[in-house]
Amino acid sequence: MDNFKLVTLEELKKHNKPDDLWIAIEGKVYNVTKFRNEHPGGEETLDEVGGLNATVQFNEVGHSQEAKQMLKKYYVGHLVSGEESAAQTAISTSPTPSLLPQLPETTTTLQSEQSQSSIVAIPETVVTNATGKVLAPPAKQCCVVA
Ligand code: HEM
Repeated sequence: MDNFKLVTLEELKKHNKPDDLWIAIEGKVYNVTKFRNEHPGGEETLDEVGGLNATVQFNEVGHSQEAKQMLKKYYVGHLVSGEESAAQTAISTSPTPSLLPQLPETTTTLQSEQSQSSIVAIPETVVTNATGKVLAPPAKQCCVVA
């Protein structure tokens, strides 16, 4: 997609006036400013959901396939939730271009934090069957559980 854009809920909310009207339908954001005058369902119906997620309202009407096709024309970008947009901000303001170089640090922290509690002590017992045959040798202390 050439003009792929992520739109936060915060940004969507700003476009709630008749001369600057965006709505979200099924996770996609549409700029219906120019379309509102042409909307067969009326301008007011679109004004009422300006700056909002109008998925329910759009679907309740049972819009035709033609109407759904028309959506493409007004596509602005994808709606992102608060968490995703926060992640976006983190990436864009980070001095490193990607999160990957930070991963080892995170992993080390996690291991050292959990190392005390995640060592599993297994009793040193020999597993035998009914005839006394050794099925498994005694287990040593082991394993840091991830
Ligand atoms: C970009 C978004 C939208 C487009 C492209 C669109 C398009 C259309 C079209 C083409 C029709 C004629 C009937 C049909 O073909 O289904 C229609 C009717 C209608 N639309 Fe929309 N619509 C949009 C958003 C909305 C929203 C968000 C609402 C509600 C809040 C809404 C409410 C209605 C209503 C009430 C009708 C009249 C239905 C009738 O008279 O049977 N529309 N719309």
